[in-house]
Amino acid sequence: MRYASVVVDIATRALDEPFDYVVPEGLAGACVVGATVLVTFSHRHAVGYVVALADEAPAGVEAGRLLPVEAVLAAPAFDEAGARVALWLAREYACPPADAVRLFLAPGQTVKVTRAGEGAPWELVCESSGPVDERWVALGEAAEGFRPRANASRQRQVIEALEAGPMRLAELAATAGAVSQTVAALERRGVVRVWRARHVRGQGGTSLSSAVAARPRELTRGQRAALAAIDEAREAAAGDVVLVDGVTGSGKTEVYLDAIEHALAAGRGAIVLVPEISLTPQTVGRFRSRFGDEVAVLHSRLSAGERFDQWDLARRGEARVVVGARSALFAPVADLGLIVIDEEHEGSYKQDKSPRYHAREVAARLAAERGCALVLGSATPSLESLRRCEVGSWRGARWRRVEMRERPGGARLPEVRVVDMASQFRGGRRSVFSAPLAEALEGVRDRREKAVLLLNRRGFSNFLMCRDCGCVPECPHCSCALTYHERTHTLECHTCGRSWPQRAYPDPTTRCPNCGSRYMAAYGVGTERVEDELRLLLGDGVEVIRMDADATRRKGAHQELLERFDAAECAVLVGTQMIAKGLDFPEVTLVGVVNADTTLKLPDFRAAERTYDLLEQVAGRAGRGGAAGEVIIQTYWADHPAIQAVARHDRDVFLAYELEDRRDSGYPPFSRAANAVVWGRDARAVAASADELARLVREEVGGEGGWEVLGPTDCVKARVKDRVRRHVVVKAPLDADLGPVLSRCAARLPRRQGIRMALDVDAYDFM
Ligand SMILES: Nc1ncnc2c1ncn2[C@@H]1O[C@H](COP(=O)(O)OP(=O)(O)OP(=O)(O)O)[C@@H](O)[C@H]1O
Ligand SMILES: [Zn+2]
Repeated sequence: MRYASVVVDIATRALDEPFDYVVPEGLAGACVVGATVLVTFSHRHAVGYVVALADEAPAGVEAGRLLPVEAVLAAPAFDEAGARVALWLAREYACPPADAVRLFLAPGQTVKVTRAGEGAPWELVCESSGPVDERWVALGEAAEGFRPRANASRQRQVIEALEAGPMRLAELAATAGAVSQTVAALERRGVVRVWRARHVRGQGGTSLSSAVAARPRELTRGQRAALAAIDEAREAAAGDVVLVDGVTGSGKTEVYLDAIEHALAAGRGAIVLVPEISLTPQTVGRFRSRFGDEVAVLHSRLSAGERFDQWDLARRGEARVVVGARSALFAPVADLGLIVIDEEHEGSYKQDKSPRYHAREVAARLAAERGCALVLGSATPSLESLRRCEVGSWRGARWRRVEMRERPGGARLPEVRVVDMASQFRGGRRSVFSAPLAEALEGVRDRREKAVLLLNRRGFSNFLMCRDCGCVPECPHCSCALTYHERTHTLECHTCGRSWPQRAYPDPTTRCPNCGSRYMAAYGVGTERVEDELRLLLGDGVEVIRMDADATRRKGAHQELLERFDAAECAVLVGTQMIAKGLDFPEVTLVGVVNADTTLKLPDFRAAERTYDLLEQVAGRAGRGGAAGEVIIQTYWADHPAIQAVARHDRDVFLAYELEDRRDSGYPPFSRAANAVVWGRDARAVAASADELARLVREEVGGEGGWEVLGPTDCVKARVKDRVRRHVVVKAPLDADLGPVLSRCAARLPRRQGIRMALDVDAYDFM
């Protein structure tokens, strides 16, 4: 007899352990680890996932009382190591095991058991985006001597079309009309051949010149050292980590490419994670140009069908390199030798909904389980990774940092100039652009070069403020300032999406909702305003391309905008955070930062780190080719260490200040921090739950060294969509079992109707 350990997928229950079932003889072949199965759980049908098998009945259980696995619903999506990582992830991030296991399933394949209502029968619903077959047609053996009859014009059309080569039936129908009967008739006589071929969705191309990775003639010294360290870590097969700490443009991508090549040569596959936002055709193109069809790509802008096809390429072993966003980590790559996380400092590697895992931490665990190497790359590594490398190890694996301080081929890091906007204002300048930035932009125009302008949008820019009473209109449903959109004259809530018509001063209809003053004026700047001012400054001869959330909403828009920038003779790319990373355009000689400090003021212990990362990254877009680059940073906070560090390309200026602060206040990288948020419509019930949670955690860890429970307090976003929000922040020592402690406390909390709770372990968002 075989026994299966099954994670039961029931959303409404906190089931934190797998359950045991008997595997009937008939299912022994299909019921393997990773398979989706149908089981009975407390008198109802439920879907589950097999996470382990055993030949012995589990200890302490009477084998005769175990229920059988009833059916196998889907082929295995993960192996034993994957199952172990999923169960670890559930513990570590205090989430239900089913949430963790679902990460590993085939994209778009959801199987659930539901019923229409109380008393109705249970039904099995399988939504899966399976593979798509396509029919192809070509001329057959009998085509040579075949002459269609004079009145058979359809036949003639089909044969003529196929003379150019095989075609998909759908394509043929698009050119020759309804052809299926004609094709069937011709097939019977052997004039044409029809066959099915698997069509793989999601393989778009690009014209971007920089989307190919020409192999450099020689690696730099730094690149060689990094490559050697990675090879060594891969051969050690123990989950060792190499942090490639390379300045912007130092050729980190080239290191990844070569390291993957070595892994492939040794018969091992690779997973490469890049931030969603930089999953541009440029990045993907560089991998495709080196590894061709060995590459599968996974990200959220693909349709479910496209994602399935790409995932399935990996499962079938046809693609041994998977490039993708966070979730690509769970792709079924066989014989994994290498996991690469590019821009490892990026906050987007932390998932902001359950399971709230961090890709770096899960990757480290996967690497240890699979015996492969983890490569982290960044010009601005996270303080966590820097710290672990300094210590030399973390959770039993070796952590090692390799520096790449130079750009290849004599390209220099750009000169950085910091412009104090307060003194610009005192000098009478009212434009979005300081005098030095305006001058530099004109220079780019006159020399027919390219520039990138960053608008630091996160934060409190672009709102209306009454100059008389200081009132800032807020969303009545969410406690956040409304964003002013100049083109549409609307105030919009970026939390709930509501909007209101409103005109800003000097429009005569303007009124402050609080005091009635006419001086409700726009404060801060938006991308649209910068775009307008740029056109005014530079005239017609310069192409201005705006890239922000609005301009890139449509599928493929991101790529089109980059292709336009690439093809232009002289252009300025204006954008938000999304332009800061990964772009490699050698013709860019100027980078301007319109407002550097908006992110410094966010109430978050990582605010300075994020600002430093963003500025250093965007500065790195300049001077990547032969011509020298220049960076101009406009700020009201010129002496802040984050800005000074960028100005001098010296991270230590920032680190010295920041690390002292973090150590004093007991924040990461010296401790762990979790955020537990409670929300609901009923403020009193929310307060009661939050109080209770804080009390339970204090009871459990009170008095233990290094633990600290802060709050509960109102969240910064104290109200979202009419729900009030309170939170408890828990700090714990680095080696603490933070996730399990929080799950235990949460499980003991009395249920209150309409009250929800989110546990965020190693949180990145404390708002
Ligand atoms: N050894 C080399 N010799 C010459 N050119 C190289 C070499 N290595 C990389 N390059 C080129 O240098 C440029 C920058 O490399 P790459 O984009 O890999 O840098 P990066 O470190 O990933 O940059 P960023 O962190 O700014 O994204 C690319 O155009 C790349 O083709
Ligand atoms: Zn709102």
